[in-house]
Amino acid sequence: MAERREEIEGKLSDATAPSSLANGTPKGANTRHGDQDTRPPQNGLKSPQRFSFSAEPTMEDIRRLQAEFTDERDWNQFHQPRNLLLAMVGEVGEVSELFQWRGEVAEGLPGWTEAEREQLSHELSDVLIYLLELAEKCRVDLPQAVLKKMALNRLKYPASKVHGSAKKYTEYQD
Ligand SMILES: Nc1ccn([C@H]2C[C@H](O)[C@@H](COP(=O)(O)OP(=O)(O)OP(=O)(O)O)O2)c(=O)n1
Repeated sequence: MAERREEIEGKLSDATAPSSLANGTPKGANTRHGDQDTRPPQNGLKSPQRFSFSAEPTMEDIRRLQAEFTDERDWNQFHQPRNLLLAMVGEVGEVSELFQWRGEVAEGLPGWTEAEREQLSHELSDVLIYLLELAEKCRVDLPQAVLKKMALNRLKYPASKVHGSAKKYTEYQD
């Protein structure tokens, strides 16, 4: 598995920019929060209405706001990488609690109350806040790192090869 990973990472430098980014701007970034995306689904399925995020705040905006929040409270003494990791995992647990015992939940969360949706938005935000601060404290430039990792993912899982299959890349024979 390690050899396969090295082979893929070797090809990474050849990876082209993702098709959804032009001049570094995500497709649909100028749409308003909650706008429907009228692009045809890329997975061939009848897709439920697509959803897009607001363009702001950026990851860097959130990193900076959280750094200010932490500085103002003299909390950097507590916000070392391991503590941030544990805090993030705790918040992931809080997200999980909202889903537990419900069985499968469909996209768009039909049947969820407004209060439950609001709670979910809080818990997901907590996860993101701690994730971004963890990345900062570990000196990972997350916006760039995520682009690189997605390029790697495209190499590992060429659409032509894996379309419609959820097998792990190590299970494919070339
Ligand atoms: N030492 C801390 C405590 C809190 N926060 C910030 C980041 C999170 O976004 C949020 C977490 O706050 P809580 O620990 O109070 O957790 P919840 O908001 O999830 O509250 P509860 O556990 O009651 O659901 O506050 C932080 O940065 N550092």
